[in-house]
Amino acid sequence: MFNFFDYLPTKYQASARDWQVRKYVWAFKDGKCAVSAAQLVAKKIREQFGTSVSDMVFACIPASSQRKNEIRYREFSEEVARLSGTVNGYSHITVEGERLAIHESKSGKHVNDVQVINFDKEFFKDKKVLVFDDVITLGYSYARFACHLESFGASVIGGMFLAKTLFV
Ligand SMILES: O=P(O)(O)OC[C@H]1O[C@@H](O)[C@H](O)[C@@H]1O
Repeated sequence: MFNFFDYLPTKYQASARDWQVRKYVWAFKDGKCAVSAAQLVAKKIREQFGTSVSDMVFACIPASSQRKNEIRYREFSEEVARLSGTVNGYSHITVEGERLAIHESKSGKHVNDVQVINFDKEFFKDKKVLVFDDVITLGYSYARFACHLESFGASVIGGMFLAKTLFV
């Protein structure tokens, strides 16, 4: 498990550095810094796993709707895979419906039942998978996603996150 930045929720007073991270995370969610984030992530993958990654799938936990997922992850995931040598999992996961995207509230985590994530189960069977999400807060999204993948016979080898929420 690895996170690049620490995300300070907006209810806390932020330093200039905290603001920089917040803005970067928000921009990433809007698909505005896919290439720079991909360079960061691919570099870390290479450092951590070397060149033995050609059989490893890079899979992003989908955003709250297919449209947002495309904006956030299509280019990013393609670029991470290209730069790191991993297999791009993007087209093997799709989203139906929309869940409310509440990032900082614990109660918000219950509003999750209108989104359906479709996995290409045959594709993931027997694959090693590195999971990515923009933000990890309590870890529920990661745990749920990893459990799903493993139920199809994949081995989840870890998670990378752009940022980890502080003080939750
Ligand atoms: O499930 P936890 O880790 O609490 O929250 C992470 C989720 O909250 C959102 O900001 C992220 O995009 C991610 O989907």
